[in-house]
Amino acid sequence: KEKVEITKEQQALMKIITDAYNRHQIPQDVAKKLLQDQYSAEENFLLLTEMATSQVQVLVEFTKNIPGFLSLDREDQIALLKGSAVEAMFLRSAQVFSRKMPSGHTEVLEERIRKSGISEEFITPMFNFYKSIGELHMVQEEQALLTTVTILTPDRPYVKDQQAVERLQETMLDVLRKLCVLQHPQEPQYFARLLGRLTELRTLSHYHTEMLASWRMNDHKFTPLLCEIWDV
Ligand SMILES: O=C(NC1CCCCC1)[C@H](C1CCCCC1)n1c(-c2ccc(-c3ccccc3)s2)nc2ccccc21
Repeated sequence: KEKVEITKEQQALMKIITDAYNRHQIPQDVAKKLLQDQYSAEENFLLLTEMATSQVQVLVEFTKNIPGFLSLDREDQIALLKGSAVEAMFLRSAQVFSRKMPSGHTEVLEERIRKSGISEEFITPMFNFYKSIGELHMVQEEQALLTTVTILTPDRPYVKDQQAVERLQETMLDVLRKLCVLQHPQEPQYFARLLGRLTELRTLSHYHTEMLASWRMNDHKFTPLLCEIWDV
């Protein structure tokens, strides 16, 4: 049984990324807002576009703290951000949904999201994903590294130097793998389960344009930034 050990450098890397991840949270807590009131489909759509717009802005700030990211080709940095923004949003939504809340709050939040305006067909896969993320009980370091691994996906559209991105992603995957072994010693397959969620995340994110187009209201308005990110 090989002794898994996180090196000093990997420890430092994990701290930089986790601190940045915790620092770059969107200011306003959307779950609290949703728990306070029942909104119309129009109000919910506006809330989503506001949350998503500020989420993209904090994602850009977060990536600046990923060691090596700013050394990548500048156009590749943009391609990685554009290619991972929707996945990062669903991942963050899943983490918001899975947070420990006073009893009964998660059920209310689920109900509010079910009735928010999203069309029925997407609700089940979305909550299946949220619950599968919740079951992992990730520590914050794992959440930060999983988001980083998602951003550093080499095969995003228009990435030119895939090898450079692959090298960075490998570095992060190595730390994440060791962390999983140390955090979940009884579950040797935990790391594999974690990566399996990224496949589910990519599938869910494929639907995002239809999810927006089918939001139960007319005349969907988007910010310029979201037109860029959401291909709408
Ligand atoms: O505000 C939100 N998410 C923030 C995004 C930025 C990061 C923080 C979370 C929305 C709200 C849903 C209800 C109506 C208002 C918006 N939300 C979702 C999404 C469902 C569908 C989503 C989507 C994304 C892209 C394209 C098409 C559809 S996001 N899941 C949540 C789980 C828990 C708390 C909020 C959650």
